[in-house]
Amino acid sequence: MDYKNLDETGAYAKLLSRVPAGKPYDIAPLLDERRVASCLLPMAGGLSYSWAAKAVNTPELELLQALSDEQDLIGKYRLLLDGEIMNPGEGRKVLHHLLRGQLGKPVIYEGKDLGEFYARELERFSVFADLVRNGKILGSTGKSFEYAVQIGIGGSDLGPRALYLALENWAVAAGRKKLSARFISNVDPDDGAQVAASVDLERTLFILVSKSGTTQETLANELFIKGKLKKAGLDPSKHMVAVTSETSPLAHNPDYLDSFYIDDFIGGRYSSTSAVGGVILSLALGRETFAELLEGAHETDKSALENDIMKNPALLDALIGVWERNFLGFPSTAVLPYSQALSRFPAHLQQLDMESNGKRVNRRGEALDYATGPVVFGEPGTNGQHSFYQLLHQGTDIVPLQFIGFLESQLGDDVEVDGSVSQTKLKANLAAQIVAFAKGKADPNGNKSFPGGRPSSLICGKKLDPRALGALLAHFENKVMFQGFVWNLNSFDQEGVQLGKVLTKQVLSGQSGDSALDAYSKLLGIL
Ligand SMILES: O=P(O)(O)OC[C@H]1O[C@](O)(CO)[C@@H](O)[C@@H]1O
Repeated sequence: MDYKNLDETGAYAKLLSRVPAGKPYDIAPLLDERRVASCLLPMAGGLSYSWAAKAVNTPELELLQALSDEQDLIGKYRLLLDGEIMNPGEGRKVLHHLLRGQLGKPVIYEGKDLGEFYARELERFSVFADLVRNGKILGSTGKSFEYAVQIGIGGSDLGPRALYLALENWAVAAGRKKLSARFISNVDPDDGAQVAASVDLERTLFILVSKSGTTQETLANELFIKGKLKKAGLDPSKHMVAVTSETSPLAHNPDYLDSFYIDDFIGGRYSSTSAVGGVILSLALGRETFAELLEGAHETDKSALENDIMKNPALLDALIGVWERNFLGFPSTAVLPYSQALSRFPAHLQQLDMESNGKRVNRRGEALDYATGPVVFGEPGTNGQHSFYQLLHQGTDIVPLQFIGFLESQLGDDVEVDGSVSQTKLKANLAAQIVAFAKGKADPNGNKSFPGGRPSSLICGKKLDPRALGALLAHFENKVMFQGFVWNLNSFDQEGVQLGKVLTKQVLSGQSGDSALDAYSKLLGIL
């Protein structure tokens, strides 16, 4: 396989020549009824992807297709599916797609079929979840479990938390919610203390999640919670399961009620569809809920194999993102779900994108001369409208926007005020924002004028259900993967998190050897 930097491709110079000189790409004249109807791609899970309000047109799209072909993005995706080493920094395969179904060759590692291994673990934790939900597995005082609390951080927290919140109401409406989930992530002791105080420990099952089994925050929180369980007269080994990799120090420990496994080929931020997300979702919302989520993700993974960018929403989204980042020069992007259930989804995408593509060297470690992953942030609408949208509408930076919306609410519990129900108001706000951002509004008073030309995409569906959520999750995973391929990055390691960890250890050992570190330690009352 040929791995080229973006600026070594033939399409790169041609795309540069498409950038309007000295003025923004004006999208206002583009956006009409015909364009909204035609710039729409069906996605898996009953979703669709609208790119009508993007600053891109046929000539750029043809060049983006050429870029995709030249970088062989689909070929690289196929290699990944077939179990090639796609994380060269750590010499690892990248197998999160295999968690939701087989699309490539069987992946055999050290004599083990990894597809079978993941399926076996899925079945094991699904059965476990059934037994807990049916009251067949009880706590140490013989009471059934009502709470599931995940202890983990980063990928062992953000994705699972975002998915749980996204489906909690849906599962209530579907009669599938049995346990309430909580999450402890921060090493800030107030996090663990607050969560512990909000549950009935006798009826709580803790899920300790750490792929590496060495993460400082998670291990500290484990001991914190075990101390609380013991103090309450409970046996921690009957109140805690582990999710980790088989090679981690946490593996095969009889002190846990049970243990479920992933391996080094499932990256933390890509682990939501493994036991990392599956155990808590299956416990709280039922195994069928998690199975439907996996189906939505698998369907998306399949659609991402299509070469034609006009038939592959994740690929198109990725390439438009590259056009915006490298050619139009936009440094950030906002994820704006018009769905309160997706309140933590932007935080998950932040890790997914920024930990994957926040890199300044290529996969061979050579410095790059072009921009890579954007800064990602976001909040649900309409809340964000009353917060940072001011800058988005009238600030000096153009921030491409990724809207998400649904026709129906999850609970269907609504109120009519001034002639419309709240769900309709929510959607009206969404439609209004897309057009306001794209077209703006001229006004002789500069303070009141809106420049427009602020591009956005929209992913929409009927209702946020497990299948739609799985499709949404996998869409962004695949988008980030394709962008990493375009930029010639290794999207699957995260060396940038290491230095801080090393210095923290030095501070805690009292041997920093650095006067600035000592000074800050004194300021913070450590020394
Ligand atoms: O699951 P673990 O091994 O505890 O890691 C948690 C998180 O820490 C990181 O390694 C970053 O520090 C993330 O990539 C990962 O998701």
